[in-house]
Amino acid sequence: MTNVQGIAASSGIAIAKAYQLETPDLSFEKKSIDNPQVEIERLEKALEISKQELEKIKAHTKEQLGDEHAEIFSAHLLVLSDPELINPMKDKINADNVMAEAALDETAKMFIDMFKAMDNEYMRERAADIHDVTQRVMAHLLGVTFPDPALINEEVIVIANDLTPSDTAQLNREFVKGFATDIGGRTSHSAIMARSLEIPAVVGTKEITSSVSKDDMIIVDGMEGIVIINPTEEEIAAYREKQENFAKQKEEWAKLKDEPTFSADGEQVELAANIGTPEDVAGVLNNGGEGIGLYRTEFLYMGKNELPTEDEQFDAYKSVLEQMQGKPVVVRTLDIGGDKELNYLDLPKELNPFLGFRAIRFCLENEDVFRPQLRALLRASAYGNLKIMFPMIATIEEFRQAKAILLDEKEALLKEGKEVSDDIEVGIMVEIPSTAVIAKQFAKEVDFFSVGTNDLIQYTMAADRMNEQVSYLYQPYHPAILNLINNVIEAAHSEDKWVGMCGEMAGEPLAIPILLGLGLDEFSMSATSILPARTQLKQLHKKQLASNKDKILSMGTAEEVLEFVNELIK
Ligand SMILES: C=C(OP(=O)(O)O)C(=O)O
Ligand SMILES: [Mg+2]
Repeated sequence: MTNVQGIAASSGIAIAKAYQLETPDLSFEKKSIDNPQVEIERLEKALEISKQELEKIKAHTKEQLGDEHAEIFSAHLLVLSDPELINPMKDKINADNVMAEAALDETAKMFIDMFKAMDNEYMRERAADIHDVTQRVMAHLLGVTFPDPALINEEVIVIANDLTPSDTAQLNREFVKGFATDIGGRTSHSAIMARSLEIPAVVGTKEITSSVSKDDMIIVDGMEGIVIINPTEEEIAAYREKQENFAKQKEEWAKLKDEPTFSADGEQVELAANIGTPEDVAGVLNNGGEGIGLYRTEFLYMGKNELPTEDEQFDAYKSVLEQMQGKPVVVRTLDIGGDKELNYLDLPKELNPFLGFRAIRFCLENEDVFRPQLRALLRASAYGNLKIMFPMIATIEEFRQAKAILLDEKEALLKEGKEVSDDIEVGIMVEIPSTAVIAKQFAKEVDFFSVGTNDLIQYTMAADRMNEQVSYLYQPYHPAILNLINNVIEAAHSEDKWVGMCGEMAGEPLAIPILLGLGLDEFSMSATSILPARTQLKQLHKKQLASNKDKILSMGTAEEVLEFVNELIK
């Protein structure tokens, strides 16, 4: 038995066999060959098996997640059947007397480099496809296993260095019981996805991929942030009990599902959820969400080969609004960049991507991407209570420019005779310190704020939210952060605007009392945190917490804040 400590990312206990999701070593030693025909046959066989696998994955993905997600595999199948790619490999084997691995590798590299250099987005996307599929063929030539998360058909715990959004899009919730990863923190996307899938997860273990071997038995404790490798019988029994207790606790919480959220002294707040796809809405309603405080639309753009069309987006937004039946839904426009990459846009690699060309900065420069999203949102607004939110706003000019484009599209749609709600609030995320500092000026122009602490903390503390080595500086309770939040809330209220928080801090049991005392109106969190938060809020006295506000804001360290709050809510 070995214990590996990481960061508790998603509550619950999972007990199952390990499934290692990593690209195998595809290096090979070049050898001379005697019989080119044998090499050609090896290549053909590897191509055939790869095609069969891709067909299976495509069918499976279509069934589980719909056509949109399955599309990428159609593109991959086309590549594998393309004589323009395959014939040169065979020619190479014949002409140069090289083994199939070398012919595959050299030909693929040549095409990838050629496509990458083309001044045509479609062609550049093909480079990524060729890379993906030829890796699979290479694995078959070398006789090593290529992991296929979409094909998992037994209960497992996924072990990976990190999970990309497209990895997670392929996972089948029925069989994937938990995650454990080497990198990431509570606010990394793998952690956020785990919470929205309601799968126990531990991230940032640094060493899980090197500690686990094939078929090891694993326990993931998503409350304590521990992974136990090859537990003893006693440990399994103890954790089964913990698992049952957690299930009972969930039943208790569920009793508050249809209740509004009030503090002990009768002050009402809104508990909303963060979602990534329309499929997440069922979990929000099951967990008593009073609204959607953040719909991260990036997932519509990820895990595929091209931009989603206006109609695809419209369908997704309409579906969320309809399912929420008039409850508020805050949709954030595309927040691409930083840790959220889109291969097909082929954006230049940057030294500091988190400080670079991302989110609203990208959208304002690429109106051909931005406008269809705004049109889709405006059209969907007729189906519910939509609020539109712009991400990463650093200046008032950015907000004005984005809003002007929105109004321009609204006017165009009305002229086309389309129905658009005339009651759409337009707000911003507060993730950048400059915006928090001049929130008073912003408050005159925006309809609402939502504080994105995941980024606000990293930018205020100059500590990368993904970097373990500086995670000690990633301090939600640092008085600098609390003062910025307070500034935003006071500024908003002085203009009669509302303030939410959609960073992960909004669902933290120690942050909730502070935020309630500061006057936060809406708390948006992972759906599974809503009922525990409602339970906690019922016991908190807002007025008492508010009377301690100045004291907390004048403290010098996060530690002092935490000590004080712990004492206050005892
Ligand atoms: C909610 C936020 O946005 P994301 O985590 O998607 O960057 C945030 O920064 O707090
Ligand atoms: Mg953010």
